[in-house]
Amino acid sequence: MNETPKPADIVHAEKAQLDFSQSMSYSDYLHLDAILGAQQPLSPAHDEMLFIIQHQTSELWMKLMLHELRAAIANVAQDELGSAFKKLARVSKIMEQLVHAWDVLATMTPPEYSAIRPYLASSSGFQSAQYRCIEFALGNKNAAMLKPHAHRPDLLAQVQAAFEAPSLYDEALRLLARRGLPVPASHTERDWTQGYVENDAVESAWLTVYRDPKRYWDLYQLGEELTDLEDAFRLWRFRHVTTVERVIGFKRGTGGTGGVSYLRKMLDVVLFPEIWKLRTDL
Ligand code: HEM
Ligand SMILES: N[C@@H](CC(=O)c1ccccc1NC=O)C(=O)O
Repeated sequence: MNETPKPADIVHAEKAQLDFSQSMSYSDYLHLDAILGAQQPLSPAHDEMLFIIQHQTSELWMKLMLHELRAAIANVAQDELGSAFKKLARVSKIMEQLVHAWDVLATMTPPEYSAIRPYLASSSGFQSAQYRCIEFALGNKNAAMLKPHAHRPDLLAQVQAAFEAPSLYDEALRLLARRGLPVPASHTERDWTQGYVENDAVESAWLTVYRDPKRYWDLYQLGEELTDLEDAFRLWRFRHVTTVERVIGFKRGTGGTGGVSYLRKMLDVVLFPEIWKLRTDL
């Protein structure tokens, strides 16, 4: 009669390696001691672990997003669109992952958060250097946002580099120009630290692409990848403001802003304006 093997027998039969005293293990490779040792609640509140892990995992996903985004920008600058598309699709999926992550945080009620909030003092997501690099890489430039990093020269240098570099959209427009589409010089050579200014000629260039997708297939695909990305980013901003309203209402933020009123203003940011406008004019 066949007896179901015990779990211990399966492990032995499979000859799984069980001794890691002389070789690299899972935890060694992933530096889990550093990662799993980095949750250090300041309050006695049960829910602070959720709050910390929610933010730490978000920062890890943002790290990957930036890694992909920087490489995608370089790909677009070098006319390597196939490689750029692969990375941009991944960035959009990460953003969607972060959109769904709000569901976990939204299980925290106002009294649960009130028990943690005094311990946060003046810290706020507003001071996230990686988040600011992402906003800058996507073209939402604002010099004032460098200031919270002045006390950390290492972080400031990273945020400053993203501030001074052309954004993903800037590189997309330079690509359109290289393909012979009439993008004005004001949009292909400019002071990249300045916020993006919407332009009719740029919209016309995108309209040319969208009116003849077969001829401009890769530029058309780029336009749609940019749309996916901004769409996902808008959802993230929306879930943030809604989660904040359900947890702290209209209290001022620990970062010093009006809170929900500030986050609502950020909902009006349009990263790739002509890509949206062309849909009306097509
Ligand atoms: C209960 C949870 C949360 C509350 C109450 C909250 C509240 C706020 C508030 C009020 C602001 C405005 C700045 C300020 O004055 O503090 C802000 C900004 C910000 N928060 Fe949150 N937040 C929460 C969760 C998160 C999470 C999970 C993330 C993910 C990393 C995050 C990332 C950010 C970022 C990046 C900003 C700056 C946004 C910008 O400048 O456009 N927040 N948050
Ligand atoms: N700005 C939040 C505090 C906050 O959410 C926060 C504080 C420390 C680390 C991350 C945070 N998350 C996002 O802003 C508040 O006003 O309650």
